[in-house]
Amino acid sequence: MMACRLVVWDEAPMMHKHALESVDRTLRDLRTSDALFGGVTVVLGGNFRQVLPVVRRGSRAKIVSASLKYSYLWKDAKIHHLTKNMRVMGFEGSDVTEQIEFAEFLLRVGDGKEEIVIRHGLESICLPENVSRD
Ligand SMILES: Nc1ncnc2c1ncn2[C@@H]1O[C@H](COP(=O)(O)OP(=O)(O)OP(=O)(O)O)[C@@H](O)[C@H]1O
Repeated sequence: MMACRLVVWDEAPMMHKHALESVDRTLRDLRTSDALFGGVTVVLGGNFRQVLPVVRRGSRAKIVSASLKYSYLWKDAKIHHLTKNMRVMGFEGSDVTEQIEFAEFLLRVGDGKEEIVIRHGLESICLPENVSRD
């Protein structure tokens, strides 16, 4: 870790902020440096629309406060957005439209824009017809 210059951490939004903070403190300690991560460049990858940290019996507030965005490290993060959906670009022919529609559906779900219906007392989202099964 003392010789390391770059850390790449995928699926970062699903980890507890304390995990990243402990790496920050460990690197500062090992490298005797007050710089962020002891001066090591850290690249975090992931999508906050996906899974957030698992907090046992955690309320919504506890889960949100465990998120990276609530870490003291977040204010120093430089955010870069990936804007091209490469997964969709790999499809050809009639599959393309279906895949684009599904990708747009996932974005609406992630952004909280897809309509929520109450079923059996639970908040639910209707899957598009081509992905739902009886
Ligand atoms: N630069 C690229 N050129 C062509 N295809 C790519 C490129 N980058 C990724 N892909 C393809 O896009 C698909 C998705 O890539 P990948 O799994 O890395 O995305 P991801 O954003 O990490 O997904 P997840 O949300 O599951 O973490 C894969 O099929 C991969 O081969």
